Amino acid sequence: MLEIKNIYKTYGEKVALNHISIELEDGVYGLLGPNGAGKSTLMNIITDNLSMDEGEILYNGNNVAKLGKEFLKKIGFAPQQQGLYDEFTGRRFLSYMGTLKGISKDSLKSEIERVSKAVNLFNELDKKMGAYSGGMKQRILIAQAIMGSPKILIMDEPTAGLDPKERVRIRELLAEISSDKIILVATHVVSDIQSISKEIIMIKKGNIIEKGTPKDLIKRYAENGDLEDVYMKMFDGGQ
Ligand SMILES: Nc1ncnc2c1ncn2[C@@H]1O[C@H](COP(=O)(O)OP(=O)(O)OP(=O)(O)O)[C@@H](O)[C@H]1O
Repeated sequence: MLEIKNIYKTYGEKVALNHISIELEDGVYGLLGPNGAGKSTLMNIITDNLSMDEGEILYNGNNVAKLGKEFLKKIGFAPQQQGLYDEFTGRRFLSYMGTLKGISKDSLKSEIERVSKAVNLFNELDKKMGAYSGGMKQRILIAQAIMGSPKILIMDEPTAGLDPKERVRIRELLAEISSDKIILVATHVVSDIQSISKEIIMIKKGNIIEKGTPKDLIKRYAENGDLEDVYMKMFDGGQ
């Protein structure tokens, strides 16, 4: 279990996370909130890419700050698209990321084949990533995140820029691998997570304003509607 306890994070005067606590067990959790809610900040803190002002994170009861690398090895992270390695081929990128994750040379080839097939990029691995479309870049980020089958998968808007068919593929992939791992997916696209999440966490201006199963939230906030209606209600028409 991953326990996020009382995390407080500021950027100068701006409070990005206001004493947030959540507990995550195996399964998919949808982190839903409008732009600027604090989703990326939370994910960057969990993955140790950003420090927090206050709070702590426990993994199976142990403080992750003390676990250090041992904890980070258990995490796969697909950040929001950023400066990728344009000169690398997809294969070289996955090989590089796999090596960083400590995957042995012997298993690297089969692991690259497995993850690239899972995101439908197996036949594109020898192209340079600079020539990849936005959707392909997104998919190779997902592929590197699932390398080594991490116990915790953190995904920041994994389906951004993907066409409907690819969105479904990624959704199905997450559902399929979620039985033995914690998966936290940040998005503002409700339909991406409605059917696969065991719990939805709603975040607004750095505060968790509601959480529950999709079914429960719909019952409480939008009877006869869907999660999209709940979202509109909670976030005042989107924001
Ligand atoms: N490096 C930074 N310096 C100053 N303010 C920041 C910085 N990063 C984020 N913020 C602010 O902190 C708040 C939370 O931002 P964050 O990126 O975590 O939100 P988000 O929910 O991921 O948004 P989006 O859906 O647009 O990605 C926002 O008000 C944002 O402007």
